Amino acid sequence: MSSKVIKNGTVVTADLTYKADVKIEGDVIVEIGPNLSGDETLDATGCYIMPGGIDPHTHLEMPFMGTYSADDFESGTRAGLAGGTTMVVDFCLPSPGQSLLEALQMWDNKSGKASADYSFHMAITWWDEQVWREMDDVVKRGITSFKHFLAYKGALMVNDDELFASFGRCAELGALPLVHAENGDVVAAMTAKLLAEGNNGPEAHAYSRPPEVEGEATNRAIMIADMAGVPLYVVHVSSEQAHEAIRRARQKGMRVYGEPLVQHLTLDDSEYANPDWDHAARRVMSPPFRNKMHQDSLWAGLQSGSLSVVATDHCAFTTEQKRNGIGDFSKIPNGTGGLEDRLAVLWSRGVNTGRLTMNEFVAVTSTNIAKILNLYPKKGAVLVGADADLIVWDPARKKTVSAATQQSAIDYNVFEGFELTGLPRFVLTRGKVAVIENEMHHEPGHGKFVGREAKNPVNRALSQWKELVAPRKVERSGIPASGV
Ligand SMILES: NC(=O)NCCC(=O)O
Ligand SMILES: [Zn+2]
Ligand SMILES: [Zn+2]
Repeated sequence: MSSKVIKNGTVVTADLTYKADVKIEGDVIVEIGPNLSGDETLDATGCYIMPGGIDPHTHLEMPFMGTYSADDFESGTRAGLAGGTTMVVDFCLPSPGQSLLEALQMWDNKSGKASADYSFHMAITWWDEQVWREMDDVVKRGITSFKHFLAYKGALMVNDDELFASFGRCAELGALPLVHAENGDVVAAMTAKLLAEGNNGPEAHAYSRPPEVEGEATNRAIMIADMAGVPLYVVHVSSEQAHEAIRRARQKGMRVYGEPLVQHLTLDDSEYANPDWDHAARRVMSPPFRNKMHQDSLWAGLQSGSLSVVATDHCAFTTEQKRNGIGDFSKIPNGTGGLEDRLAVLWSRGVNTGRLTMNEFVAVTSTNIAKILNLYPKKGAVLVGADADLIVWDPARKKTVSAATQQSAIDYNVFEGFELTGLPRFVLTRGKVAVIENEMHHEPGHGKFVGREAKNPVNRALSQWKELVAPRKVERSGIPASGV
């Protein structure tokens, strides 16, 4: 088997920084140490060798709000690789009433053209005994996380009784529930009021979803997860209110993971005041962008560990698709891109500013995600035996973000004009060099589905504790006769 050696670089992992060469044979890392040699050499002089990015939250070719997100598994994974993301975890989204297994078949069909590895979360968009039963089959197929929407009333939203039942089922199966935490009832009422008052522009999308809507739903989901005895992963945490609920829960020992997006960390709500309708509509997503106070809170969460990972929620729509909402902001397809730029934007705004260390950067873009989703150390690690999903990161390489040069299929970029320092020199997906600076050498179909085991250590510990403190009937003798 031919080998490759990445030479002269510095290995940066979630906990260590050290000089070493990394040798790869086939799909995996076979040796790490000084003076290694192999059939092919990749020069990493001046660079950091890091685990490839994992984006735990993407929506590729997803049917949503009357259309399909524009990046599919081909363009989406290509965009990811260009920026150093070597794995995505996408959402399989059954339409309400649809069998989970049937939806999974549809997602399997779409993902064949992926150039990088991928896994799936399953969304619970409706509830009955069939869903309860099929969740077990889904787990047996290696999909061990289930997403619940508390928003999108009348479409994807589930109620509290359904949430509690599904969380309980996750606990039984050793699976991880995820939650989109916004109070869908309140959003629907505020949306109707804003529209009735003539507030129909994209800026009203943000008014319809204030931080309180997110704080309430986050707290509710956390409490319900605690009662069900499962850990909880809160997607796209955008506000101090949601972060506060997560922080408080974690201080009490609850296993709650918060996922801010790179967009919420670096773009704020002034975008919605732009006089250009297209500019504002392109940035409509849920939750919406917030002000600087919320951004500071999210950065602080990553620094202190109360927030665990950084994702993109990549759900890209073209300008044409966004224009479905002219005259009614509630019809603008919700979602933004970010997959291609997540690492470089987070590095430039996080590591280059001193907000994050390099090791924290690796933790929140890769290793923590792999651990929470039970992919570690196959993914998220620079270790012998791990998949050779690697980035050779050049901290001196620069670019200005521009839609004109991006891989993503859409016609704009929400980070347009960002000056970035720190970009990949090489990106490897299971040992294959897919990117050399601006050149793409990816191969559609190279990406493989990565199944995940249920019952990770946190699930096991929680079930053990729940069993220990389960309600038990007190057996009594000599009970007085009733009515005496
Ligand atoms: N976030 C968003 O606006 N669109 C994607 C779907 C979702 O995650 O809610
Ligand atoms: Zn969501
Ligand atoms: Zn999403």
